[in-house]
Amino acid sequence: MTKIAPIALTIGEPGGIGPELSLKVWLRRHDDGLAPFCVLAPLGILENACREHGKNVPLKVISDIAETASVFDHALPVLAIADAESPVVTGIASASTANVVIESITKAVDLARNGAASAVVTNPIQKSALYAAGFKHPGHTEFLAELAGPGTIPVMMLANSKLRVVPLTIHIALSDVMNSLTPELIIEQCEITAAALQRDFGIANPRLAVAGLNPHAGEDGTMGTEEQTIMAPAIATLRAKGLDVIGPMPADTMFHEEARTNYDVALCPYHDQALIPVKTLDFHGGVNVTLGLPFIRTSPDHGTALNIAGQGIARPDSLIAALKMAAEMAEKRLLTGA
Ligand SMILES: NC(=O)c1ccc[n+]([C@@H]2O[C@H](COP(=O)([O-])OP(=O)(O)OC[C@H]3O[C@@H](n4cnc5c(N)ncnc54)[C@H](O)[C@@H]3O)[C@@H](O)[C@H]2O)c1
Ligand SMILES: N[C@H](C(=O)O)[C@H](O)COP(=O)(O)O
Repeated sequence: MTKIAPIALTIGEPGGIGPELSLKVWLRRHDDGLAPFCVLAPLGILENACREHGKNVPLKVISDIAETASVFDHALPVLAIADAESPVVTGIASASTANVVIESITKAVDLARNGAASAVVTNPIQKSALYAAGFKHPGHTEFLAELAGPGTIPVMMLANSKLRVVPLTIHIALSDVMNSLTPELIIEQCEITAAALQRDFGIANPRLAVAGLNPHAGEDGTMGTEEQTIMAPAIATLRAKGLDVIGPMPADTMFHEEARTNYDVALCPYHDQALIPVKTLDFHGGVNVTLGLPFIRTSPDHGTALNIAGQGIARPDSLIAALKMAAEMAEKRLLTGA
């Protein structure tokens, strides 16, 4: 295996399952062959998770992420950040711990941008708690793009072994989708997706399938005209540029097993159209990866799962898949110089 820099793992919502999963993935480091990572969190949050879950995980505070590799085998490296404004209550997301959530992400991005970390892997955040604290971004995806600098256009892709999907619009109300879906947006998102599949996923000629917005992809304009006025022209432009793009496809018939063999990624006009099939096919194996950033970022596909936090039953599979995908992408970039 190539020697990549350590991965920076953010703590996510402290009241959610992030602390528990951080311990669980470290315990699985040998069985799953995980590349070294450190957690960016106040030490107390992880100590508390150890107590709550009866996990005997040795924690080692490091002052420099470069120490991760030498510590990782025998202890979970912790790059400590400031404590939360008020104590963390497992199972409850609070605006008063938003400082921890935001600092963990910001610091991880700094490390990735200066090359000290090979990738950022994020534990889930509770968006409503962050909004209550004044956080202005819909989610990680847009926040990471802002931290990456002007002109960064992020693309959210969710992937498991059965399907890759990109929601063309992300965290907006369904009633706003129609106004946000433009030919420019579709072209931009398709181009970034195709470039990322080539660079990071080893697909030389990616096949993209764009889902229609309306029932039966508009049924020749009788059930909506966005396919004809917005989507078809964008797809024609992409094809003229040499990209392998099909669509707009009727969304209800493009996700069954046989249909999925016709493309490498499905791009869908709205969030749930994309995320329902991928999370249904394999919730625990899914990874959320942000394309178009100047650094690697992956995340589990699930959320903060407040309803099971503290019970010890949260499955680490998706976070393990996210750590593995991040390491594979980093190794590939190191090997190819891409
Ligand atoms: N990457 C992220 O930061 C991210 C991703 C998705 C959702 N979220 C946020 O998480 C919060 C809760 O969202 P939600 O309730 O829609 O989805 P969720 O994924 O947190 O929970 C959905 C269901 O799946 C279960 N579940 C989730 N992860 C699990 C795991 N690892 N093991 C076992 N069961 C698991 C939960 O207990 C719940 O029953 C929201 O604020 C949402 O915005 C964040
Ligand atoms: N829509 C994503 C999902 O359901 O998996 C999720 O909310 C994560 O979004 P960010 O990575 O932008 O936080």
